[in-house]
Amino acid sequence: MFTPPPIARERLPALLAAMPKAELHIHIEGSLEPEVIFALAQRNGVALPYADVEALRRAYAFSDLQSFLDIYYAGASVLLHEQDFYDMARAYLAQAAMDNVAHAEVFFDPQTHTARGVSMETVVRGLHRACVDARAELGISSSLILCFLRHLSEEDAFATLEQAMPLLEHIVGVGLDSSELGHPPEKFARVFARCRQLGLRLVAHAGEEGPPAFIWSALDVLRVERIDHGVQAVHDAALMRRLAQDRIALTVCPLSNLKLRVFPELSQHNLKRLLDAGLAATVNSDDPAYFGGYINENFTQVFAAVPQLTAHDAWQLAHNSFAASFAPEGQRRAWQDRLVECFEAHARA
Ligand code: HPA
Ligand SMILES: [Zn+2]
Repeated sequence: MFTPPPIARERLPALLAAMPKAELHIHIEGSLEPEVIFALAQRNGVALPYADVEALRRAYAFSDLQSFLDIYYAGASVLLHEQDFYDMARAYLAQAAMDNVAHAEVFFDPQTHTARGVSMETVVRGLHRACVDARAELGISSSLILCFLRHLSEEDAFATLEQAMPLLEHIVGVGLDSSELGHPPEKFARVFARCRQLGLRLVAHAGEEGPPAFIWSALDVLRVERIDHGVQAVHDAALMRRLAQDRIALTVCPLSNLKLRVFPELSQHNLKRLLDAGLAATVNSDDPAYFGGYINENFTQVFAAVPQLTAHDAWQLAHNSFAASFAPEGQRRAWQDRLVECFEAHARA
């Protein structure tokens, strides 16, 4: 295993920005900037319950997950045509490439669109075309993860899977998002079992606001390979041992946790504690347009707020992101080599 050379703390921000990384927790609808929401509303003749961009921005004062989701779904209502989905994903991938993201696994919430009469095909074709073009034009690799909305029924999730069947070649896996409290993972046991049979990779949000029991059932009932957020795991010592032993990645989102008041201050974030316990934590942006920053902003702000985080932690987080990605083994190895080269070049400079 590579041990990164010592790098002075003041040089960490440049290293965090420059290091190649994978982003494994980004909701593409959460990348819609307020200006883009208003431009799309105008382009598509959709009325918004906000007078202007400033009024929308002022509404971004969240008290918890649900207060955010209400605004997030309102923002997504401006997306109607394949080109809208293309433009949204292409803009995110351009930003991610600037943050030295080599690979992104992008969540999308089809039920938020199909409920408004937009077809699954419109959504997936637009997103997929953006992934293809971004690869050719920017060199960034990406894949799509379809998320089921957990506040809806399992029957609705099955209907959504049925609509996605002709498009599965463009989808690497499925996830579970939206309101966590009151909607435990086991509500979706049958649909996740079916997705597994279909060869889809499995992830789920668990332990963002919900209890450690939800992380246990995501692992043991849904049989997911990664946990999205998972920061509540620290309240269960046996769960911490399980996550460490099985190298289950946690896709942690520091600025999201701050804005949704999972932690009162970024300085109290438990990222360092997760790493020190041997968990395969990663850093991600969740909904960057709503939470105040893309992936590099998440890295730089959490490292600034938690002085115990070191260059070794930076390398570990980026290493974990590639190791936990669903990209082919040879590709993951090539990214890990680039990561090592980046650290060696920074140590020499
Ligand atoms: O952070 C989140 N949690 C749950 N659902 C979501 N949908 C978008 N972002 C989130
Ligand atoms: Zn999320």
